[in-house]
Amino acid sequence: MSLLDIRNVRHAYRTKAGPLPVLHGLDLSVPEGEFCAVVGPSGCGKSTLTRLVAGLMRPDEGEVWLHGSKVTSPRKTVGMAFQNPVLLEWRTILDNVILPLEIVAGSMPRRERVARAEELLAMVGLEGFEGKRPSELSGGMRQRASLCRAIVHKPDVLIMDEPFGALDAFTREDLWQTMRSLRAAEPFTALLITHDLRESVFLGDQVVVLSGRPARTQHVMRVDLPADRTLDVLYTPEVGDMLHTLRDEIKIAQGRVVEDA
Ligand SMILES: Nc1ncnc2c1ncn2[C@@H]1O[C@H](COP(=O)(O)OP(=O)(O)OP(=O)(O)O)[C@@H](O)[C@H]1O
Repeated sequence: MSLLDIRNVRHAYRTKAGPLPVLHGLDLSVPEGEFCAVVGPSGCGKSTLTRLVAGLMRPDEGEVWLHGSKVTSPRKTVGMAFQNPVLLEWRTILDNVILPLEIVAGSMPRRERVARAEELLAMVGLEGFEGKRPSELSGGMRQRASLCRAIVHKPDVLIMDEPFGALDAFTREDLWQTMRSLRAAEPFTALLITHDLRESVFLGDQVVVLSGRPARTQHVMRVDLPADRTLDVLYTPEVGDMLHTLRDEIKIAQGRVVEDA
């Protein structure tokens, strides 16, 4: 069994206008230590998928398994990062990163929590900024701090919903590289929701394409590129072909291409 297993999940939201089917036959499997990127058309149900994995909602049908147990309620052992880093302004950067440890590792001495947070902040290039307030940092730096906070307690899985979506292109590419070096230093299992196909290939071990709503797993692509890849890999013919395939899959997902009968 993989670390994260989603089996034939179906879900519909109850709305005033009647049920709105959002997921219909979603399957996804992420082995321990792997990075899974999920792409799909706007509004297809990607954020709903993150809520299911975090245990914030239960599917109508199907199962979500995390680390050998069925997810039926909110999990503390999940790390989350969103487009908006939501750091607490009244806490320093260091104390923001420490926050999950206060919740899940209450008995850990403060000096150990500080050491752990400092180690992560140094890994993402934020050494010297530990005592700053969130508003004193740039958007990219805030997102780096938010990634540290999401993994400080060594969660079973790191769930990210468009974490780089609000950043400019250069900062975004910097963060992709930070993400890869963070993973090399401290392996974790991750589920990334993104609209950016290059990002999905650069960061992913697999890219899952969801169909239009109600979303099902339409295509799974393995990304067999070197673990120590640099941004240059995005300009190779191999990655060009992968991006081509993904673009075609997204077109199908958007329903723009009618497949031959
Ligand atoms: N709590 C809710 N109640 C009713 N409908 C909802 C609820 N949450 C989401 N939806 C609807 O379900 C559909 C899927 O939403 P979701 O946010 O999962 O999609 P998404 O793929 O993440 O979207 P985007 O790509 O735009 O971020 C959308 O049509 C949305 O309006």
